[in-house]
Amino acid sequence: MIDKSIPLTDIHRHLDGNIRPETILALGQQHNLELPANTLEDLIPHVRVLSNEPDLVSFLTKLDWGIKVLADYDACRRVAYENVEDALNAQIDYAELRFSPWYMAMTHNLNPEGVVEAVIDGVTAGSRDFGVKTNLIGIMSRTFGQEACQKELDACLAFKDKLVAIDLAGDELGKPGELFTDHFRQVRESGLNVTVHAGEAAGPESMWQAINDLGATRIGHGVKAISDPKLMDYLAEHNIGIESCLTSNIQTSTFPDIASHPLKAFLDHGILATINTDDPAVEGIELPHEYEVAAPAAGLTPADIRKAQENGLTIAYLSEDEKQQLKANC
Ligand SMILES: O=c1[nH]cnc2c1ncn2[C@@H]1O[C@H](CO)[C@@H](O)[C@H]1O
Ligand SMILES: [Zn+2]
Repeated sequence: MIDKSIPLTDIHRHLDGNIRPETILALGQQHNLELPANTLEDLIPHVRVLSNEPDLVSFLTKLDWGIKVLADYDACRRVAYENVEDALNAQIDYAELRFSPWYMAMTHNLNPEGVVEAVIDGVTAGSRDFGVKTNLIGIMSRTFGQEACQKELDACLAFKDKLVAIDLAGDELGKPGELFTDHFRQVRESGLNVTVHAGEAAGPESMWQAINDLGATRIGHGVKAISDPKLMDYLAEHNIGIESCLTSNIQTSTFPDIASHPLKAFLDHGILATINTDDPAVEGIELPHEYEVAAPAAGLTPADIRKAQENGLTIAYLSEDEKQQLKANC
């Protein structure tokens, strides 16, 4: 259960993996774009995972229609704004919303810098109107290679004062972290925090690389740590946070069933592991489902769930003052 007396955070939430199907239809009509369906009911199977996908890359194709309707900067602003309303509806007090400017820009040849600006605009307006505290994380989509990642990194760094971190997401097996060491050198020089999707499709070596070579202080998913006792110890000793996303890990076939998910083992080991959504609209879930259905199914006790909720604030990219303020507002 969600503990209402402490702030509820979602610190692993893709803004461009959470575009409402209704908005996909509306933007498609507005911009005269061809969609695979013209009604909500017929569109849903194209934009939502209805049965588990065989692997991560198949799962990720479900995000594609959402970004194909981003025909201009207003569309980017709209989905950013709606994301904050969705966070409010999910009872979230603080959200770190992440997005890939290149991915959002590529279908309609938008300028990635313009996309970053539009997303900042939309999220700022949403935070003001819906009263949810937010921060933004820029993503490099490794799937599109080193050059595209450099372009979106440049776009993010042009607005570095409006971001709290940079992430690496996409095809972890096809595009290993070794390809991005120079990108993350630039990130560290900029003063931004580093979180990396690692140990999701690839093994624990990908997490070691993210920590030692890229400078990650948090890891997205990180489920493969369960097969490396030294890494489990290291994560706990060095306060490397784990951003767990239970339903996502089942839908990508990272784990065959929720009962075998390692989140409980991470918490038992003293690792700062947390409960998050990933791509709520694509998964067809929201954060309360992860707390109330997925976490108990993964074997977490009410005390474990509370600890995971506390960890969310502990590892959030916020100052101590901001954390205290969120606590005081609960
Ligand atoms: O679960 C995930 N694992 C890895 N990459 C992801 C996941 N969800 C979304 N993206 C990736 O993040 C970018 C959009 O924010 C895209 O590159 C998308 O493929
Ligand atoms: Zn993710």
